[in-house]
Amino acid sequence: MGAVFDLSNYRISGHDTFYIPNFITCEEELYLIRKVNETPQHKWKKLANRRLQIWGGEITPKGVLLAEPLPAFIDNYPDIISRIKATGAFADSPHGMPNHVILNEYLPGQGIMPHEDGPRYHPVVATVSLGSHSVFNYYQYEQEDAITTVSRGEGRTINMNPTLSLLLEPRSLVISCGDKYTSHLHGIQAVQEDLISSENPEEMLPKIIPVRIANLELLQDEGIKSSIERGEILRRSVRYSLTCRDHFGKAADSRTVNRCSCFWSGK
Ligand SMILES: O=C(O)CCC(=O)C(=O)O
Ligand SMILES: [Fe+2]
Repeated sequence: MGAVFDLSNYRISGHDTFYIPNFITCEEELYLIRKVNETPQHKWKKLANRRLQIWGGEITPKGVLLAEPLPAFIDNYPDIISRIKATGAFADSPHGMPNHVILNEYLPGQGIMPHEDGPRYHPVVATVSLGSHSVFNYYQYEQEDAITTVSRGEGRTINMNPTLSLLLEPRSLVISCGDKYTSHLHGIQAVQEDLISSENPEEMLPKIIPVRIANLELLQDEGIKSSIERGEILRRSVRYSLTCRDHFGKAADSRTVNRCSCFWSGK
């Protein structure tokens, strides 16, 4: 990545989302995967449908970060954190860069339900993908009138038709901010394979419905690009994601998120 980084070259037009292919090199990717696999078993947290590790400190039930240094393999070599800082995406965040990383592991067929990352963090998330592609979806809540919302209490219905889908290539960085952080949900379907809609949809196999992605033009992986052009199914392998955010440190004030403007707004 050069000294001056112009994030506007990577914007998904009309959205508070940026997609940067080849954010890290193949050598860095292999090194990171090796380091992740060398981590002692007890560092993994097992969830129903994936495993994860938390770097930068645990967050208490009250939302307080018990801060710890990030591992050298994302802070030093490769210098993922300073590279993310150089994008400018965290210019307005409390620490000016991510201080907290959740590493997720997805086996083929595993995903993550639509969710929000919540008010404990400055409302920007930058995610590096390692090992496999995936399809990342943004969702919105169903529109409900005020009376229905009050009578339903906290529960809100999610419209499961994604408003935006991106293909995340291995080694890429995706940044979500603005309304993509504060009013959308995001998730990954628990599937083993993806069919991506190309420029020639009439040539597609009828077996599964192709997904329209908004970053087709930004893709760089030759293997992935030629498979999409030929209408071939992309099979997922093991993927690791490094979700990098800036935690406020103390318990979040619910007004904090509303006060924060997206670094991108008005630029
Ligand atoms: O794996 C991903 O790309 C998304 C993970 C995520 O949304 C999260 O950890 O909150
Ligand atoms: Fe998330």
